[in-house]
Amino acid sequence: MITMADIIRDGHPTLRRVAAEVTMPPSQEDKEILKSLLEYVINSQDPELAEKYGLRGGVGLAAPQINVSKRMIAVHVKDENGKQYSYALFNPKIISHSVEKAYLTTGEGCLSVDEAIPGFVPRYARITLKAIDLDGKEVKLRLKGLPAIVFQHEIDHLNGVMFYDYINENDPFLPIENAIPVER
Ligand SMILES: CC(C)(C)[C@H](NC(=O)Nc1cc(F)cc(F)c1)C(=O)N(CC(=O)NO)CC1CCCC1
Ligand SMILES: [Zn+2]
Repeated sequence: MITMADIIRDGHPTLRRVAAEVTMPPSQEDKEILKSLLEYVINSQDPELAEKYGLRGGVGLAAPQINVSKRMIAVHVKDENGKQYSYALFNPKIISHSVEKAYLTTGEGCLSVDEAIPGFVPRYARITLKAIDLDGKEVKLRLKGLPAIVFQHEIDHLNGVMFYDYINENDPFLPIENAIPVER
């Protein structure tokens, strides 16, 4: 199982690389890696396991964060209506998005960034993404709210982008134009 020891931290070069597409159909090894990403996120939200193994509670994880430069992400998060989104995806691609933006009112953090970096992170308010699931089937997701933010954060990791790249240096909490605030 993945623990915090496996998660590389800011400054590690892999976090700034563009990850490679996973060849389809996925190999057994790639399936195991992707399953382990989702397993981490689910385990990290279980208070007993999180405490026992010292896991930082997470809502998403991307393969580059365990030093695997391949296009795989896992997300396990509930939206504001309590609907559970739980996905382990190969080669996710945003195929369309709203003009309107959204941002987490608390700012963002990252499992690969130990210190807090304050500031609003502009995201698209709504996205449509296509990906391949663990069974090799194509999935198409239309997302908004917190799930949309999490998926965008994870897909950024596949392109070597960190959340703080978007923060306005002069005024981190400068209101974002045409953006809806998303509460945690
Ligand atoms: C870095 C950490 C703070 C642990 C963050 N968790 C998080 O934002 N939890 C959260 C947010 C809510 F809005 C409501 C709620 F119920 C729980 C997280 O897992 N990530 C995942 C990560 O680092 N992936 O690479 C960072 C998030 C920041 C915005 C999207 C993902
Ligand atoms: Zn992150």
